[in-house]
This record gives sequence, structure tokens and C-alpha cells, in this order.
Amino acid sequence: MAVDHAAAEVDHLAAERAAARFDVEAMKIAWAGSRHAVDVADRMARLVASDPVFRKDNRTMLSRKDLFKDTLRKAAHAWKRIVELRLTEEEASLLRQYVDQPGYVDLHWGMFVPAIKGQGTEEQQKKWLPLAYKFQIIGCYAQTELGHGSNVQGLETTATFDPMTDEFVIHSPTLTSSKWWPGGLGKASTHAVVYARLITEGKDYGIHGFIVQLRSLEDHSPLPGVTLGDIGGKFGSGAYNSMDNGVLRFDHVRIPRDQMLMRLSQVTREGKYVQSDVPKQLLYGTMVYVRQSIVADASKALSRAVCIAVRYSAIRKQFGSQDGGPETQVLNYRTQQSRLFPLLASAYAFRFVGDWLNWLYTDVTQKLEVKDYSTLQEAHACTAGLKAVTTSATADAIEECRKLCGGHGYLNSSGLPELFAVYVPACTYEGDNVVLLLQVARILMKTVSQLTSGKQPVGTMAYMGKVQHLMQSKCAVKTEAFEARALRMAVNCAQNIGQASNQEEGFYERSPDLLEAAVAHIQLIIVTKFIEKVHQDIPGHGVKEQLQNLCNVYALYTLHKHLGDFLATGSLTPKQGALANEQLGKLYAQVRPNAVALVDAFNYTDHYLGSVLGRYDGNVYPALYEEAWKDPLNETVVPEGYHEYLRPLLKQQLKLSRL
Ligand SMILES: CCC/C=C/C(=O)SCCNC(=O)CCNC(=O)[C@H](O)C(C)(C)COP(=O)([O-])OP(=O)([O-])OC[C@H]1O[C@@H](n2cnc3c(N)ncnc32)[C@H](O)[C@@H]1OP(=O)([O-])[O-]
Ligand SMILES: Cc1cc2nc3c(=O)[nH]c(=O)nc-3n(C[C@H](O)[C@H](O)[C@H](O)COP(=O)(O)OP(=O)(O)OC[C@H]3O[C@@H](n4cnc5c(N)ncnc54)[C@H](O)[C@@H]3O)c2cc1C
Repeated sequence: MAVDHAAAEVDHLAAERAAARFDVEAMKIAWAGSRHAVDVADRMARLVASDPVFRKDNRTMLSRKDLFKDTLRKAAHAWKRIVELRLTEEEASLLRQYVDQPGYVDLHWGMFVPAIKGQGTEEQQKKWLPLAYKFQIIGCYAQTELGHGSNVQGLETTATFDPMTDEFVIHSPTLTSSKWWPGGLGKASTHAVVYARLITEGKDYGIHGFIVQLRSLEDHSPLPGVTLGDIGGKFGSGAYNSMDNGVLRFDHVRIPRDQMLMRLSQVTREGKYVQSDVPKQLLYGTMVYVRQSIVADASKALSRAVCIAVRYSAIRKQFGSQDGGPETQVLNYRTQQSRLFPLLASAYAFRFVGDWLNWLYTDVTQKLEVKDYSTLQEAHACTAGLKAVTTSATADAIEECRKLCGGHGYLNSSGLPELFAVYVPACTYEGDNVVLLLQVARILMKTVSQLTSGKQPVGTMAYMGKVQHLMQSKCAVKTEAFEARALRMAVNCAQNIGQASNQEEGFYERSPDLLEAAVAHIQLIIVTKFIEKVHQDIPGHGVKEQLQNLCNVYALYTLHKHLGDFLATGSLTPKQGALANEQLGKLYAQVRPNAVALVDAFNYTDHYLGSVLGRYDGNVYPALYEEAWKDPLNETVVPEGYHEYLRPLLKQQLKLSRL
């Protein structure tokens, strides 16, 4: 039973649920990963849903100030509950997820703590982490500047070592060097990991991380030399406006030398720069960590939107039989299915590839601990590429779900506008998606160039080693078609770049094609990981069959959508393309009776979904009607402003008509 629906009196979706051909409880386990994962998520979701402090149905009606205060209140209350109930790290993180309101704690736990863990020495970790763990300090991640975000090497903030005092002087030399965007910086954080150019002995050693205190721990006022503020309102109502994305300027602010994060490189007491024997890209480790978690978040956001759209499509009826019989559920329209079911399949696909990516990340981290850097490039390519492809697809899908819900999808009470507004910046933060895909493309080009030297590609690039076969064969098997498409697109790009006067120029000219080659490579990974998942032993009546269906939907839909690539590279014939489309229609018919149960398997509470259209009990119309009356505009029958602006107008019209 989904968590807060036990009391639902009428289940308007009961017939849909009864029609499902698989065990929903077992599917919940397949989705969450284990029985334990289902149980703990269930408990945390229930805890949040039943606590009035975590109410969020009025969020889009709050002013920015009230919304921010509400966020502070929720964060403090969540922390109180975490301490009182002695929640584990896993439980606490789920509780924060279900509170579902972007706020400074996301950056504190999600970036500040990981940056210190990844880039701080053991000594620095011992000093700073206990303070952060107990919330005696609040931290954020201050990298992006007004003038530069994507180009990290172009950042301008300086950290100049002063050997006289054994301190770094942090300074913002220009307006464009102002830190701009960091979440939690504007109003909440007391500390930040600040990225700045390290200058010592007159030499610029590039970007490094520093722990800098920004606000007094006594009264929260900015420390001398520090200018701080919020950067202003953002897209949509409610949504990401709960976050205090901030601006920060330094005027020669001094910090002790030991606040430079010194795991990757050090500055000695005398001011000598010492590079450790670790790759300098580890400076970007926090971003890699967050990118992998963003892939898991994509499946959460997408599954929420799909859950709303599927349930509502089963309730909503339009048109019907000619003889006045019942109208048709819009979920029965073939067009609705062909728009919605690929999104349902994508939610599952992203979930499983997210799990795999988490495994890859953990594996790389363990290897790094024993100084094995061999999989660093693979981790970068997979996190960057999957982050880009899954967030772009999810942002588009949320908007598609809004349209699938017709007019009511445009109401705030559908939950979809806010979900979209909160979600879309994921295409930009933690690396603009185009910039990240170009990173993948660079690695693809490097791999192609090494093929002739006999170097065998490994990991997710291993298929490129089958170059002779994949360049020539006609592909009968689905994965092979995806492999051939990705490889041939990459090889085409490499050949075209090879004809340019130099590599950089060629890469620049061919970058639109390179983006598409990178997408093809990443889609191959998603399809492969879904197939690997369905080949596992998956218990529960009908569960494996449903996942197999969804896997086929994802693969064939992707193939259909990018048929141009497959045909242009000769990876498929037009006849195979047409057959794939035929097959897709049949698969949708198999998904149809299971659709509602497949979204029930996400096990979301009505509180977390935050949507009158996606209610578990399907009792949509009374809820929509009731919700409308809660709008502040309906507090008075005659609107404020009537006497000033409507009455005189109407009176004037009355006078004119009497003339
Ligand atoms: C949740 C909401 C909160 C949001 C928070 C934020 O947004 S926070 C702000 C988020 N901000 C952003 O996300 C900013 C996005 N921008 C960036 O991440 C970087 O500027 C860049 C990667 C685009 C270029 O960097 P660059 O000019 O320094 O480098 P380059 O291109 O010249 O490549 C040199 C080599 O490094 C390799 N390599 C690169 N990255 C990694 C890695 N992570 N790991 C391992 N390796 C990596 C690359 O493959 C290449 O290898 P090769 O060929 O030499 O063997
Ligand atoms: C909601 C939100 C929260 C954020 N939180 C944080 C935070 O906590 N801490 C932090 O430090 N930062 C944060 N950021 C900043 C974020 O990381 C950057 O905005 C992001 O990295 C993109 O950089 P940019 O803004 O410089 O975009 P730009 O690089 O200026 O992008 C503008 C356009 O240029 C294109 N472009 C750029 N470079 C290239 C290229 N080489 N080739 C082709 N096209 C290119 C892009 O594709 C895009 O279309 C946040 C941003 C947002 C929106």
C-alpha cells in the first residue's frame, strides 16, 4: 500500500489497479533496489507527509521573503527531527529529499562536505567535518563567478600567499570576478569552499579550493572585507526561489594558510608550491560526485511527472461513442500512449543507469584511494554525459507531461509548473549540458584516434574495439545497431576533423556533429544498462516481463526518434526502421493495462507528488475545485482594487451609455 493513502475512501483508479498483470509490491523493490530501500523510504516519506511543518501546498502563493523563511523553518525542523529520532545518514538524506524544498542544506551536505572530504587533508577533515556534521558551521560551494561558470580555468578570484603572515589574501579584482550563483551563499552560509587562482612567489598556479569564513558565528553579519547578498528572484513561482543563490565579493580578506584545501597540492610555510603525485583533475571531484547524483535525481523528477500524467490520463475522459455511451479515458488514445509511455520507460531507464553510475563512482573512489587513476576518464565521461542526456530528457519530459494533462496541467495545483521550474536549471548547473557533452566528444575522439595504434578501449568505450565488425555489418541485434550508430558517428566526426588544418579548428567546426555523436554514445550506455538489468534475476510475478517491455519501449523509441542517425550511418535499413515503429505500437498496447500500477510502484506519497491531478485515489475534480478556493484572490468576493480601478471604469461606461 502506498504510504499515505490507506484512508482513501474511494479508489477511482481501482479498476486500473486490478487490471495490472504483475506484482506491484515486487516492482516497488525492483525500482527502489531492495526491500530495505522500500521500507526506509516509506517510513521517511510518511514522517514528512504527516508533519504539518512540512506542508507545501501553499508554497507557490508565498512571497519570496516568506518562502525563504519557510525554507529556514523546514530545514531547522528537519534537523531537529533527525537529531531527536537519531536518524542514520541514509534516513536523514531521504527525509530531506521528501521535504522537497531546495535550500542551503542541499549545498551544505551535497557540495561543501564532499569538497572537504575529497580535497582536504586528513588533518583538515578532522578539523572541519565535525563542525559541519553538527551544523556548527553552514557551508556552500563558491566556484562560479559573474563572468565565468563553464570555463573553470577562467575564474578570476585570487588567493595570494603572504609569507610574512602565513596567510592567503582572497580578493575579487573585478566586477566579473564576483562569485555569483552559489546556493546557500546569499543568506544562510557561514563558510564556503571558494575556488580561486593561487598565486605564490609571483606565479599563478591556477584554480584551487580554500575554506573561507564569510559570516560571524555570533550575529551572522558578513566579516570585514566580505560583501554578500542574494542574486534575485528566479524562474517560476515557489520553485527554486526557496534557495538563496548568492553574490560574494572579497576585498583583501585574509585566511590562514592551512585553509587552502591541501590534499592535491600544498603551499609550504616559505611559500613554495608543491604538487602531489595525483592528477590535477581531482580538483573537479566534487562536481563528478554531484553529477552522478543528478542522474539519480533525474529519474526521481521524471517519475513524479509521469506518475501525475498517467494517473490523470486514466481519470480524464474526452469524446466517446456516437450513441451517448461513456467518454474515452484519454489514456486510451494511441497518441497519448505514444507520448507518455516512452517517458514512463525513460523513468525506469534513468533509474537503472543511475544505480549503475553510482556503482561506477563508488568503484572509482575506491581505486583512487589506492592511487589507481585508470578509470578517472571513464568516470568523467559517464557522469558528464549521463548528467547531460538525462537532465535534458527529463526537463523536456516534465513539460510534455504538463501538456499531456491539458489545461489543468497548467495550474499550480497540478504540481507540474513548479516541478518544471525547479528542475530545468539541472540542464545548466553542475556543468552546462552542451559543455559536458563536448567533454564526452573529446574523449570519444581521443579513443577513435587510438584505435589505429591498437590500444583496446575499455569500460563503456569497449564496443569501439569491435571497429572492423561494426563499421561493416548490417545490424540485426538491437544493441549492435546502437553500437554501430555511435561508433560510425564518432568515426565520421574524427575523419572530418582530420581534414581540418588543425585538430582544435576541426573540433570547433564539427562541434554540432560531435554533440550528436556524444548523445549516441550515452544513449547506448543507457540502453545497455537497462538490458543488463532485465537479464538479472528479478523476483515477483510478472515484474521481469514488465521491465523487459519497458526496456524495449525505451530502446525502440530512442531508435525511432533518432532514425535519421541510424539510416544515415547505415546502421539500420529503412525497412528495419519501419518494423521498429510497428513493434513500438504493439508494446504500447502491452503497457496500457499496467500503466497505473507501473507508476504506483514508485511508491510516492500524495505529499511528495504535490499534485491534485496525480492523487493516489484519483479523486481529481473535487480536489481541483476545492483547491481553487484556497487562492488568496478568492479571500474576498469583490477583489481589492475594485473601488480604485473597476468601479470608476464601469461608472464611466454607464454614464456614456446614458448619453
Ligand atoms: C545541485 C545544484 C548545485 C549546483 C552547483 C554547481 O553548479 S557548482 C559549479 C559547477 N560548474 C561546472 O560544472 C563547470 C563546468 N566546467 C568544467 O567542469 C570544466 O571547466 C571543463 C571540464 C568544461 C573544462 O575543464 P578544463 O579546461 O580544466 O579541462 P580540459 O577541457 O582542457 O580537459 C583537460 C583534461 O581533464 C579531463 N577532465 C575534465 N574534467 C574532468 C573531471 N571532472 N574528472 C576527470 N577528468 C576531467 C579532460 O577529459 C581532459 O583530459 P585529457 O584529454 O587531458 O586526458
Ligand atoms: C539554479 C542554479 C544553481 C547553481 N548553483 C551553483 C552553486 O551552488 N555553486 C556554483 O559555483 N555555481 C552554481 N551555479 C552555476 C552553474 O554551475 C553555472 O551556471 C553553469 O556551470 C553554467 O555556466 P555559465 O552560467 O557560465 O554558462 P555559460 O557557459 O555562459 O553558457 C551560456 C551558453 O554558452 C554555451 N557555451 C559555453 N561554453 C561553450 C563551449 N565551450 N562550446 C559551446 N558552447 C558553449 C552554453 O552551452 C550556453 O548555451 C548554479 C546555477 C544555477 C542556474
